[in-house]
Formats: sequence, structure tokens, C-alpha cells
Amino acid sequence: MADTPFLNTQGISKIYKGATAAGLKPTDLEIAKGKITAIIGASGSGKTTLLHMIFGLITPDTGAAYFKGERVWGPTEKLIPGHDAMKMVTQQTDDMNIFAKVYENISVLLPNTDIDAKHRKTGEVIEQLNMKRIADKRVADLSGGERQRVAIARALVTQPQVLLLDEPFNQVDTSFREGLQQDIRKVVRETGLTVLMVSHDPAEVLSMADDLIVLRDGEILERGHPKDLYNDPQHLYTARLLTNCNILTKEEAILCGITAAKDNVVIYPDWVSVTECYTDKQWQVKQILFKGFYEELLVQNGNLSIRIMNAHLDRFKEGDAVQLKVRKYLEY
Ligand SMILES: Nc1ncnc2c1ncn2[C@@H]1O[C@H](COP(=O)(O)OP(=O)(O)OP(=O)(O)O)[C@@H](O)[C@H]1O
Repeated sequence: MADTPFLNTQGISKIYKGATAAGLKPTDLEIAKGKITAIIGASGSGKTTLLHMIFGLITPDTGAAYFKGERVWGPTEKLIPGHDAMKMVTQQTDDMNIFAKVYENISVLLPNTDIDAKHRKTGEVIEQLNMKRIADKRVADLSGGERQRVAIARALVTQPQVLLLDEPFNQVDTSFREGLQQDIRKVVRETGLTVLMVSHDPAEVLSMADDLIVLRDGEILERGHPKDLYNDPQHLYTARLLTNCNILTKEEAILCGITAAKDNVVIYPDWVSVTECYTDKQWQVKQILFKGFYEELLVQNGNLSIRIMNAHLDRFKEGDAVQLKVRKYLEY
């Protein structure tokens, strides 16, 4: 007999009543234990609906979610909706006592039956999430990013088997966000926690996920390792979601020296480079945006503009004539 999946769905669906018939179409899905699985999709593609059904917050129209082979109960079947082995953190998770200290907000979730264990576990999670510096601060005095860290600590302290994250880093600024993402990765590696996260931030899913699922209009479009989906997406939709790519018609592609068989050509900004060109003035640098360790060049040929990632800072100036060299492209 095949092994029971850790967490899976079978034909799970939910279509909301209304003109748009939006929601999630029947979906079969398996989530690997001890890994970070991320779901990415445009707004309204059904990410949250899927997450909520897996957690037991929405009753599916058809099918079900299963945790270790047992059906996840829906909201009408439980006094407190949500699966006991899972914890969910969203950007609105805000059930803390803001006048109490961080430490107390975390430890309060553990029973008083074993005080030593209560302090040990609270200490562990504070250590894991690098929160020693803020442990004695009142939640009211924390930044938004620090509060999200506390929300995640509160979710982890009761040692759930699955952590569900619904865009929890949205309000958090970049530097905090990256630290928190990497700390969650560390927790997953060290404890074997399973994470299922929903996001529409490509940088986030590419750096965090072991397994990436792309949702479009309530359906799984493709799935794979983030590196594979980034480098070789099977669908234009995926390329668009994961990168700020240039999308050209096959006629426009000819201007880049590409003879395409299909209708659309996709060129990522890091797949094309430019060199100075003294002989012809077809391509011109229109705009240079300083991005820190690289520049984003906008080069133009007639009505066609191409965005290029350029690591040779200050090599070009606006108005320069350049020659394009496309290293790689995709056709759809
Ligand atoms: N309670 C509801 N009643 C009616 N329609 C709903 C309801 N909840 C969600 N929808 C619709 O179902 C679709 C999927 O919603 P869902 O929130 O799952 O998408 P999402 O991918 O998480 O979007 P976002 O990234 O914007 O949060 C959307 O078109 C949404 O408007």
C-alpha cells in the first residue's frame, strides 16, 4: 500500500456564488513534510481559498483536505475552526495583548501544568527567531516587522506540525522581511516543520520555497522547484509572475535578432546585455535607473523598449547608441 501523504487535497473546490464564479476548481495536491511549499498566483487566483480549506476555515463544495490521511474538518464541524496540528499567520494576525511584553505574549499560549517546560519552550522560540533583544518590550512599542515576528513565534511555540502563512510579510519592510524569511527557513531545517505559504512576491517565493505551485484562475497551472520554474516556465503567466520580464511579439523579436516560431518571446532583463555601438543607431539608451549594485537600462528601438539589467555601473549614459546581445529567450 502506498504511504499516506502527510498533507493533501483530493478534488477540493470552492466556487463563490456570484457573477464571476471565482474561487478554486477541483484540485488534487500533495504537500511534502518538512519543506516550504509556496503558492503564487495573481490576485484572485484562489490562493487564500485553498489555504483556508486546507486549514478547515472554509467548507469545500467538493472534495476535501487530508492531514495524515484524516479529513480536515470544516468550520461547522468544530467548535473552534482550524486544524489543531496547524497554525496560520496572516498580515492581520493581531490577537496579541499589546500592553504585555513579548515574552508573555508567547508564553501565555502554553499550559501552566509544567512551568519549566513553559519557560524552556518560550526561550527556545525566542532564540530560534532571534528575538532576545525584544523579548522584554511591550508589543505596543514594537515596529510592524517585529510584531509579525511575534505573531510567528506565537504560532510556533505550541509546536504545530504545519505552519500556514498567508502573505504575512506584506507590511514588513525589506530588511526585516529577508531576516524573518531566512529565520523561518532555519526553523524548517532544524525542526522539520512543514510550511505552506501564499504570496505574490516573486523574490519571497524564489528565496524561501523548496516547492512552488503556480495558481491561475482557481487552477494549478504548473509546479516545480523555484529554480526550474524561474529558468524554464512552461507558461507565459508564470514568467510574468516570477520576473519583470520583457514580452515581445515575434515581429518585435526580429529587432533583437530572434526568429521565433511562436507568437510571444520572453526575455528576462538579465538575459540580455548591451555594448557600445558606433556603426548604427537603432537601439538607444532611453533611461537609466540606479538600483544599487546594478542599473536598469531602458533601451529603445522605434516603439519597442527593452529592460536590461546592467552590472557595469556608469558605463552608459542616456542617449548612447548600443548593440543588444540576447543570451537566452523563451517562446510561448
Ligand atoms: N467570501 C467570498 N465571496 C465571494 N467571492 C469571494 C469570496 N472570497 C473570495 N472570493 C473571490 O474568489 C476569488 C479567489 O479569492 P482568493 O482570496 O482565494 O484569491 P487570492 O489568490 O488569495 O487573492 P489575493 O492575492 O488578492 O489575496 C477572488 O476572485 C475573490 O474575489
